[in-house]
Amino acid sequence: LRESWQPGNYTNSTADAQRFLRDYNSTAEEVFFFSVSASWNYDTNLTDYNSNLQVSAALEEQAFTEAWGKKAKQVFSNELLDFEDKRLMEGIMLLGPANLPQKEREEYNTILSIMERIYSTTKVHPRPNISWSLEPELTDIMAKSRSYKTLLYVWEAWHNDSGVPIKEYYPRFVELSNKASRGDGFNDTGAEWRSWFESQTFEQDIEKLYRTIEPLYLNLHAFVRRKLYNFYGPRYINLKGPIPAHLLGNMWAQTWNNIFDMMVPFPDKPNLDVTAEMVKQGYNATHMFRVAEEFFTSLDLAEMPEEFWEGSMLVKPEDREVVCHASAWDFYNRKDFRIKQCTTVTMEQFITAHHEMGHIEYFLQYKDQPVGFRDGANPGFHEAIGDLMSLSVSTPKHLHKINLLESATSDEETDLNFLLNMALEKIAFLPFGYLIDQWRWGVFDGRTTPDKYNSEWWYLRTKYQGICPPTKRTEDQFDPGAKFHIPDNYPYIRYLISCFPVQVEWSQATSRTHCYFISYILQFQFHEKLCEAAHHTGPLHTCDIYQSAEAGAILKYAQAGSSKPWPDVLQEAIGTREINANSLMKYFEPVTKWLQEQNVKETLGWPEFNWVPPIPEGYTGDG
Ligand SMILES: CC(=O)N[C@@H](CC(=O)O)C(=O)NC[C@H](CC1(C(=O)N[C@@H](Cc2ccc(O)cc2)C(=O)O)CCCC1)C(=O)O
Ligand SMILES: [Zn+2]
Repeated sequence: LRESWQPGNYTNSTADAQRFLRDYNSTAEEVFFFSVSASWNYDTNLTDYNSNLQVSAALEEQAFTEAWGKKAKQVFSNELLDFEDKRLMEGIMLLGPANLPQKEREEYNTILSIMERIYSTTKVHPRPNISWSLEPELTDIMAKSRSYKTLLYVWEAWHNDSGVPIKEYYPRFVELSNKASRGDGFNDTGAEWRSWFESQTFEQDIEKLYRTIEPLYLNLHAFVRRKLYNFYGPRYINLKGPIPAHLLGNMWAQTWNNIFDMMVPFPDKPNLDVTAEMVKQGYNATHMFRVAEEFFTSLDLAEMPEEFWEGSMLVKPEDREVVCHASAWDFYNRKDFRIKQCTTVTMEQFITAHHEMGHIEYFLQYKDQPVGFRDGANPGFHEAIGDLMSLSVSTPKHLHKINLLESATSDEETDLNFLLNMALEKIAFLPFGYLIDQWRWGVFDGRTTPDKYNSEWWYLRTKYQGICPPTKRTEDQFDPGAKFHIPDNYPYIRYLISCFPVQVEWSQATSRTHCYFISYILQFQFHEKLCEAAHHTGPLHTCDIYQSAEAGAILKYAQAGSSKPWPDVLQEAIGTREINANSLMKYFEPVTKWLQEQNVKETLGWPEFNWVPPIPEGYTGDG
């Protein structure tokens, strides 16, 4: 560790503890900036050279964490500190991978770098001189193709070519990750992730939330299955069985909005997918982000700093390999904030641009907090901001306001089209968000051993999502590895569990925690409150908070960062301490009823649990 980044000497006094925290904060800004910059350089140029620099920067950051964490544990007893300083000190005392001895630390960082690179550079070769990457080629085919065989080829090739090479690294990664977590007093890494959120009633809360929305999911699933049956026929769709995973418009069947055109309730109403209009109006990546920025500034939130436009990577470069998976970056120097996105001109990407910019807005709100508090009040909040905007941006009313939709007739049938489209995105996602870390928790706590990785994954995928693999999968493959967040060790818990940082044991998340599931619930609670502030009248799903500074004022809660328990922040922001699904159910109420009417004769669920589709005649698996 660089001399200038070493901790000095301190006594166990309140004054020295506060001096320690000030010194930590200014040093951490430099160390984190150095480490994030090395990650950025690697993610935007996947070379051996940049991988080595990224791994050594991660080692430097871990040496920093170790030196200051051990110093804190040696010198300070926390009763001297006020609530906020105690929270900061506890976060500093968590060493994470720095608990590992040097050799194993190097192995840990190297395995992560290799897994990320395998995933991000995997290409599929349908014919000798053609190579397709996940973004944009495979993503576009999964979204647009209606050929059973083409979809099967692309799905199988991606899952084999990206997942299988990662398989050999994952068991060792799990072993090292668990060892690091045990160093901080947790049984395993899954327990560490849950510890940030465990509240006395954590399991029940989540189960309750999920059971609340499950009937809506079952109705959506039955409706979609019937429509796919009408198109692909009884050979490939079993009306009492799970849906083949490659037919839902997304490589992981996690959101289904790309097959909306196969099931539009009222086809003669305006087409709500404005992709064609965006292309016609000459939209490009920068313009998409400028329009997104204008949405935030219309709420009296911050515009993007100049450094954002200078430093971001908004399109996929042609001359090098990059990590295309979209992400928003805080460089911890209170100046540099960037987005990396291989943007293409589609409505889905336009929504993602708002999602990523939502993270930047949050970074900007809390940039003057101590480093240890530069996080979402509850990590689900961080996700909710961006998705919250999409609830307004996606409305026909808003798309009309920004001249992407000819007419904004808000009649019942257009609204139902809109709500079904939103349900295909937001409701379809929930079981996926709910299962990813169930699988990972089983892996971390040893219940799911490497010889069962794939069968356990598909058991959960069928149990929660009601989907099945389109072709036989064995333990020779590793399908979880074909989903970004697994090789990237990106906790999905932001998509899954309520993030209840227990007041006393609150601790700085060593790696960004992600409660997308809860953000999906939370965003509807926020949306209802912001729409009230924006003096919206009428059904919730027609609300657009665009240009409402009063609505934007509620989002100022983000300034607190993670400096106080999220229930307090939630209370201040929207007047309740409880996360509940009522707003979500209210939002979708019209389409829930409509789906129930459509499904009168359908079987809800997939009682023929083990059904799988046949392989098409003449399918050889080589495109
Ligand atoms: C340095 C760093 O890592 N920064 C964090 C942000 C932070 O926490 O500081 C970050 O940028 N994370 C990337 C991640 C990207 C996306 C994602 O992975 N989404 C999930 C699930 C989902 C799907 C639909 C949806 O509407 C919301 C979520 C998936 O695609 O499976 C892909 C496009 C959308 C969000 C993100 O932005 O959450
Ligand atoms: Zn996000």
